Amino acid sequence: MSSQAGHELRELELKDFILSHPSLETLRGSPQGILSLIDEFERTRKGLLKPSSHKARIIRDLIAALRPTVMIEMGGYVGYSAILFGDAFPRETMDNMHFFSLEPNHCFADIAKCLIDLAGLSSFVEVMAGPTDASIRRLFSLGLKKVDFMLVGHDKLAYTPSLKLFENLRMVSPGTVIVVDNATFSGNKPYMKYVRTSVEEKREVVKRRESPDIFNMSKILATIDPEVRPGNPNLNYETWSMDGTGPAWNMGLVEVVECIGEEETSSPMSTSV
Ligand SMILES: C[S@@+](CC[C@H](N)C(=O)[O-])C[C@H]1O[C@@H](n2cnc3c(N)ncnc32)[C@H](O)[C@@H]1O
Repeated sequence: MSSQAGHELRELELKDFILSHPSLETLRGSPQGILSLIDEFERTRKGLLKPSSHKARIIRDLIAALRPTVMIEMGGYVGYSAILFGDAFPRETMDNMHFFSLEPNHCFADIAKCLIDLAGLSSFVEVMAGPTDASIRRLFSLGLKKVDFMLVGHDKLAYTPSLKLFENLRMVSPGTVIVVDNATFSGNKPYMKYVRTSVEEKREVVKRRESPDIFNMSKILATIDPEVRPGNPNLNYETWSMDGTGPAWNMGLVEVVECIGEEETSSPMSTSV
């Protein structure tokens, strides 16, 4: 067995636990029922990564208030949060709404698909397995224009590159609201700094990188190191913190980032990065 498979043992055990649970048939099709089985596994067997109940309440309240048409979750893991937050959408409106859960680990993504299906949400919540950049580009090529609500809780080092890719593709634009998990953790500082930087300053950074660029180095570098992607420096964000502390593993603040406007530029932004 590979070392990666070793890391996935508890998640595979979770799947077996649920599929062989005596109450499964009565709970099939019930998001709360499947969540209760995952909670039971966590309580009686092994710990899993999931939002604290306090943090979950904040995010469910935001979904109810914002009523997003397109929601993306970065880092879906085994689907707990996708079931929890997918269930926050009114059933009668699900036909017109889309929830995408992006997960690079195929084993986790398969488990998430299975649990989301058991919860009766698979026609609404779509799990996208594989490298995150490829999933984002696929959504773009399928015609997804704008993300209304995004949950960011994946690899902290990928927060800024992922956001910049969304910006480049114009999928993050004025009106997009992003909830950032554990915003205060050290790895997230570059992200929080980026969304708090003024348009003027971001334009300067992009200009310094791109000019003079007779060898088109900025484009080449951006494909090698996504951190140097230009993003869309013309976007203005407003950020505020919500108290997300709780008893679970992921203590820390829930930071809400809202894209509040785009300043005009004389040269159009590229969508090729
Ligand atoms: C803390 S867990 C997410 C927990 C989940 N949102 C929940 O509450 O049920 C982080 C997940 O992000 C995934 N991940 C790691 N790097 C990623 C990336 N670059 N893009 C998207 N997901 C990533 C990991 O495989 C893991 O499943």
